[in-house]
Amino acid sequence: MPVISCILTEHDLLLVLLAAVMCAIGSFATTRLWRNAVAARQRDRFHWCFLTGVTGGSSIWATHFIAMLGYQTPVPATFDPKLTVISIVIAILGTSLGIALTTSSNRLIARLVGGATLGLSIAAMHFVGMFAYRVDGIVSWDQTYIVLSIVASIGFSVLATFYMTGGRAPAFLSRTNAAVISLILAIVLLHFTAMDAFSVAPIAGLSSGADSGAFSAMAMSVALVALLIVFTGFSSEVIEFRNKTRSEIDLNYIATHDELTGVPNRRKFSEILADRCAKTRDTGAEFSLIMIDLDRFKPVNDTLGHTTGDAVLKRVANRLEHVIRASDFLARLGGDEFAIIALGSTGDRSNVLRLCDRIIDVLSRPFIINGHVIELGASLGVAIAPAHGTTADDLTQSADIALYAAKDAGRSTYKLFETAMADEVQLRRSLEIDLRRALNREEFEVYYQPQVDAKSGDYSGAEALIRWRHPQRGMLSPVVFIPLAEELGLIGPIGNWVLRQACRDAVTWPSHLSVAVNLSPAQMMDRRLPKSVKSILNETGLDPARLELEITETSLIGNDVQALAVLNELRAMGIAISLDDFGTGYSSLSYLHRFPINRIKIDRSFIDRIPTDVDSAAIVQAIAKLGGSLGMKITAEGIENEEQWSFSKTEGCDHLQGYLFSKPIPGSEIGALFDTKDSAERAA
Ligand SMILES: Nc1nc2c(ncn2[C@@H]2O[C@H](COP(=O)(O)O[C@H]3[C@@H](O)[C@H](n4cnc5c(=O)[nH]c(N)nc54)O[C@@H]3COP(=O)(O)O)[C@@H](O)[C@H]2O)c(=O)[nH]1
Repeated sequence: MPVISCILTEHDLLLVLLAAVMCAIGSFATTRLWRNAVAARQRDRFHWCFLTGVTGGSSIWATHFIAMLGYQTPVPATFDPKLTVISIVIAILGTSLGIALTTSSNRLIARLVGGATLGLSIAAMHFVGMFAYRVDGIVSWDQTYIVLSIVASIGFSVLATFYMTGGRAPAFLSRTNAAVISLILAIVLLHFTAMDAFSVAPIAGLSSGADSGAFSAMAMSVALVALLIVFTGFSSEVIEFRNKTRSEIDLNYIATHDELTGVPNRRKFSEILADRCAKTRDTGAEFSLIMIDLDRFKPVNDTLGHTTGDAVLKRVANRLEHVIRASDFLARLGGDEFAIIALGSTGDRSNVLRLCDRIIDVLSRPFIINGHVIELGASLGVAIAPAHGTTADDLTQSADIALYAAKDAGRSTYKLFETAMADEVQLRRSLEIDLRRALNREEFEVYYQPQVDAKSGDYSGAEALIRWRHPQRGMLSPVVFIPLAEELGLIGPIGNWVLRQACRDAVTWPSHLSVAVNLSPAQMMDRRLPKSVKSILNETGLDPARLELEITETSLIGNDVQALAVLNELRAMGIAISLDDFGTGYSSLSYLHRFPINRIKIDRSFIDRIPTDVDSAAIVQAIAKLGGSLGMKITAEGIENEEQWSFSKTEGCDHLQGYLFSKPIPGSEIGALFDTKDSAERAA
């Protein structure tokens, strides 16, 4: 109460109001800067403490000085310039020191000492300022109010420190606002309680009253300068806040978006999916998850390079963005995997299936990049919540299973999840795991199918054909595991193993017999292939002229430059190249012309239908003639009877291969077979 009566009866209320505004703005700006000082890294902390000290000290001093100017003394009053300057220095240095102490450590003692230093510096500034206040009268001090004012200043400064350094504020206030109020109370209570301690009695005969007009002008000037300082400090805080907000937005964007394509990334996808699943659990609302995997993307990356691969991925993302609806969510999960959370499909599954059709359509259209025409395609797996899962994990698993099924179904297609698919996928997954270990566990074997001279019927060599002796599933055909090995990137080591084993076996055969080894398209894309082949030949001692490598047209499509370089190197080493399964693919005549091919193998699907099927017979005739005129050898595959042998021989095929002569047999048996001189006799 004495404080309020001191304000009302002994002060110019207008200047008290100005001091109050100064105090509020100054405390607000100080706490914001103080917050930055607390949060700053070590190297920036000094600067934030200094800025807080200058802003806080100036506003504390200005509040005091303006209020002093508003004090209505009955006697003439002036200010001692030296002590006035010292009081402002105390305010700034004391506040800076106090703030620095509060930010120096998390320990309670640091906060107590820092808060007390701040409170003491407010008090010291005030009393030095009071000594600077020179009055022509009799001054007396009340010690109780002096002590009370200092206790109030220290107490509320410590409380402000408590809130600024993480202390819990009352429920209706933020910590910073609680600190603002505490700081205001520290300054105001100190000033007006200390003013209650101060009284001055006029000396009879001296003129009474200070020059209130001059004091008001001084108060305005001080307020202006102090506000400028406070706003300078506050501006720094605003700039810092904006920069921080901007970088937080940038960081958030970077963290949730794919750098290459600009669409949301896996992290964002997981968030949105979890959110949608939670809503579905609450409301039962239906939505679909579409997993997209590009077909034939790896060869693009391997053959045309990562820059082209990246350009393709950007175009894919762009096409997908155009095909989805505004309510759908597209993300790139990594590599060539994309996902769509189709929210717009609620209630009608045909909507999502139509969307899948559109996706397959747009991704099947060629991409023209740097003059290359790239044909991809996509496999899609669809799962619908809540029917196929209500958690992100379950739904993703269902969509993945459907995706596997789509790939197995021949790609460029989509599959909607069905429960039965899960068993197939389980089977495939366990096969994948086993395949990764099969090489180390020596579970592969090479079988050989002999090839014979069409005219003489003598053996001319054999084709190496891999088998997998699976510990639980028995002997597995390459049809089952070679595509899987290609997909898992295991074909390189497996192919090398077959080649090494075939060369080792072939050196033990009579020297006029050759060995043919299949190369998968993925092996052909490996620039290191000629080097590996050379090293295997050196290691096994097989004459390169006895080795034939069988490739398919698939190895050449879209891989012209690389394939030509690899084939030329192999040919230069003396190795023969044969084009397998001819007639089933593009059967492009330009391949025969452009690539160094020694032999064409006519696919057994044509041989199978001769001589009865006129068209197949015509195809065999045409291929044999064409190959012959290009100086190539011709092998007819899949000879199962005498008519097929006779027809193929008549049409000009040089060599024959098929069950009529022998099925593929283990390496341990082929040597004995070669000892049999007349294969025709055996066949008969
Ligand atoms: N990249 C690699 N591919 C390989 C390797 N080993 C085999 N393969 C490829 O797997 C496919 C299936 O091979 P396989 O089950 O061994 O079948 C071969 C023969 O058994 C079969 N054949 C031969 N003659 C007949 C016949 O008269 N009738 C009949 N029904 N089938 C017959 O043909 C397959 C040989 O085909 P090809 O290679 O086209 O000459 C197959 O595509 C193999 O290429 C490997 O190590 N790497």
